[in-house]
Amino acid sequence: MSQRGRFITLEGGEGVGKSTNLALVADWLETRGIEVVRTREPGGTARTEAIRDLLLDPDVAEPLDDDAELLLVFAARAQHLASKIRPALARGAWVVCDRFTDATFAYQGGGRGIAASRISALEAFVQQGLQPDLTLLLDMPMQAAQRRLQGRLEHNGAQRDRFERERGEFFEAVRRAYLDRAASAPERIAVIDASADLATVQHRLLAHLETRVAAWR
Ligand SMILES: Nc1ncnc2c1ncn2[C@@H]1O[C@H](COP(=O)(O)OP(=O)(O)OP(=O)(O)O)[C@@H](O)[C@H]1O
Ligand SMILES: Cc1cn([C@H]2C[C@H](O)[C@@H](COP(=O)(O)O)O2)c(=O)[nH]c1=O
Repeated sequence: MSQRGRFITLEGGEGVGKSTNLALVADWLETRGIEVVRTREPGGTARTEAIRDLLLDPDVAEPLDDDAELLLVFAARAQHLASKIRPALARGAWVVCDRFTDATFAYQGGGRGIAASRISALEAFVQQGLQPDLTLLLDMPMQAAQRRLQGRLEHNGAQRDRFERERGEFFEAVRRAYLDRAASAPERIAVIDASADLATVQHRLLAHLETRVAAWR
């Protein structure tokens, strides 16, 4: 095992099952004696959760400028890396994160139409070469994912956040951008068909994880 911990991210559109499967991945690693830090973006620390609230709040009348949104995402990421992710990796813990920079390429790039070159410039500035070791991209048709999301919102009695209120074309563009990104980095990003029942999805996901972890040991 290398001295530095491993960095695993879960990605995908709204409602595909990232949070549900993050618990599975983290539990699976912990049963193998690995220290796991569970986190999410935007968020993960006290300060970055405050930025998350700013990004997700649907009730502020003033529209959020697309560039301001992009910069807030990366401001949160810089803080998250400095105060949580890098220290965890340095002490040998494994970090399992619900969304990271692939989400920026998908939402701000695909969804909002910001040029990938501008996102890449911020990625290089903020991450200084740090990339996830493995990204599990949960992929499924947008409308079926929306039904899952709606079911969860009704179950929790929750309101849609600022992103969840976007139109269908936005989410289709997010999905395409994720799949394009996966095609450009197949050694890092594993695409998991998330449209099946939970047991089947979890079986697929653990199969990928097991293969990758075995290769790292
Ligand atoms: N394979 C599955 N089959 C059916 N329902 C599922 C499956 N995976 C997750 N769910 C359910 O779908 C809903 C959304 O799952 P979850 O909250 O994990 O998605 P998410 O990708 O984290 O969503 P968000 O993008 O909003 O954070 C939850 O109610 C969850 O129980
Ligand atoms: C990291 C990141 C996230 N977003 C968006 C995507 C989601 O709509 C929300 C986060 O909420 P969720 O509970 O994870 O669904 O933030 C984004 O637009 N850009 C990013 O880089």
